[in-house]
Amino acid sequence: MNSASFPSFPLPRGLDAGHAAFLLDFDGTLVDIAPSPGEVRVAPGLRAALTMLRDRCGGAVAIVTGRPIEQIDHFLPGVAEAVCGEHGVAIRRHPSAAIERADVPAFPRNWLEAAEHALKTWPGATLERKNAGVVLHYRAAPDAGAALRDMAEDWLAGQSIFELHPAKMAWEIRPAGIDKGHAVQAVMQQPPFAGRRPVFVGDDVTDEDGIRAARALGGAGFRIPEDFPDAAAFRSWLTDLAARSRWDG
Ligand SMILES: O=P(O)(O)OC[C@H]1O[C@H](O[C@H]2O[C@H](CO)[C@@H](O)[C@H](O)[C@H]2O)[C@H](O)[C@@H](O)[C@@H]1O
Repeated sequence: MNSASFPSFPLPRGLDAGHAAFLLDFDGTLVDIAPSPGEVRVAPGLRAALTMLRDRCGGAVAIVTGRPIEQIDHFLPGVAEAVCGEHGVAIRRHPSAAIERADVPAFPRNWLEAAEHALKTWPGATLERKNAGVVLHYRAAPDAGAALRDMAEDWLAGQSIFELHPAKMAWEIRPAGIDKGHAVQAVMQQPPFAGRRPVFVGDDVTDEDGIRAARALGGAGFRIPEDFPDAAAFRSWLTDLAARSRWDG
């Protein structure tokens, strides 16, 4: 599929390589959803397309993900100028810059122990630990979804330090006040992003904050599957865009 397959070229008029910044989600957007987090595959040509886009946009390409930054370095090393990890808990503005980390509370040890214990009763369900929270994955144990949500809601009752967020076949618990909207705002404050109009693309509930923030900053926000049928179609569009001489038609 190429851009001609879409009813209209979705970038707003006037948003060309000299004015745009791209802030892109990873899972479900740059890579297809896989059975487990470690099994995602980077499609042939994606690195080259992102590198070309970055060079054309004066470096203004960022990945804004729920994953830790180190995982993006593993799958797409040296490709994005900036990486926001864990929904914005960690931000690295340049490949060789230090990682800026938000001052967030430690995840309660008793919740961690309870999660590890509970997951033993759901074969296939897994616990992903992050620097500032956890994800309860039930893609391989779909029947566990409701029980894991109930357990997490019990922990969170009566406190406002951590929040529960739905994800794709997963429940994520992370510190309150952390979201991709704040991450977009933070990245857009400094060169080479500052002064450009952000284009955010994502596929999940957590990406809606990034989409809203990009639009509020005068840019554009797109969601899979509403604007692109799937991640492969988005990658195809991105690859085409990176190589196009003009973006206005
Ligand atoms: O913000 P993103 O880059 O979209 O990351 C969101 C979460 O993605 C990962 O989990 C999801 O993708 C896995 C691989 O396709 C899939 O197996 C899982 O079911 C999905 O929930 C990742 O593991 C999380 O840490 C991210 O927050």
